[in-house]
Amino acid sequence: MTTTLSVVESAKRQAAYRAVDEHFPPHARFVGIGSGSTVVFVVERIVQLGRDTTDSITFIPTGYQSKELIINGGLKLGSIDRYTELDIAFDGADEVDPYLNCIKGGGACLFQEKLVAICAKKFVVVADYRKISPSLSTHYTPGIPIEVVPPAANYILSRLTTLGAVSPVIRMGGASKAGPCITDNGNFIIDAPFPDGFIPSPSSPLSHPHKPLSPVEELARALKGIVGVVEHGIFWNGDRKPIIAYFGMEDGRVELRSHA
Ligand SMILES: O=C(CO)[C@H](O)[C@H](O)COP(=O)(O)O
Repeated sequence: MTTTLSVVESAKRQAAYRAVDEHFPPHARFVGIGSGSTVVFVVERIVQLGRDTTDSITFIPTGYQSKELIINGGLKLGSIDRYTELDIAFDGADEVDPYLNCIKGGGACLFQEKLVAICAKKFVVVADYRKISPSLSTHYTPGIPIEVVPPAANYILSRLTTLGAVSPVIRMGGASKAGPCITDNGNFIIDAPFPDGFIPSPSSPLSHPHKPLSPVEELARALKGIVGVVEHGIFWNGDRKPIIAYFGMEDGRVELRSHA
């Protein structure tokens, strides 16, 4: 049976296939698999590599969805609490700025996604053209996802407002869940819009004491400093941003952005 993919789905697939084709390590032992709809095509491509390639590899998920993808693809499942040195991790993104700072967490998996990304030697992002952004937090309108310990949620909402967030909210679980969305770690997600965005500039080398912080860096550090914040969805130089991002475009091309 043939299926016709929409332009967006086809863009996701193009990006994912090319990223796997160009970055899947020939002798990989541990590979991180992110979350979301684009990563589905990453796993599809990895499965196509064949069992001769994949049987010797352990795949590390970033949450329930990617665990199911790995199992359903017939791949060997591992866990980040057991294996912390990965050859590579592939993941999607909600927004990517020109310096490859990303917003992630639209699927509420940001904590485990960040953990897997920082444990990987290489972190590769796959996305469609809608994720390309001149300034973080301007394209992905729900705002920056932040995983929080539930009893601290109201305190954190008020702290976010003082940091400039406009009407941050606790994410709800949707039609089939009364009340908040609960993460794979038993926490809440707060979505914090900063609609003016963050003028991109290269993050300062972390060892450089005199260079002023970039706006992205400043916010990332401030969020991390709030009691009750488990992790935020800004992936930047201070924890992990991708070495390269693959964007499937509307016209079928794939655009690459990598670190300068
Ligand atoms: O961060 C994520 C989940 O927490 C996803 O990677 C992000 O939301 C992108 O998803 P998609 O590939 O469906 O656009």
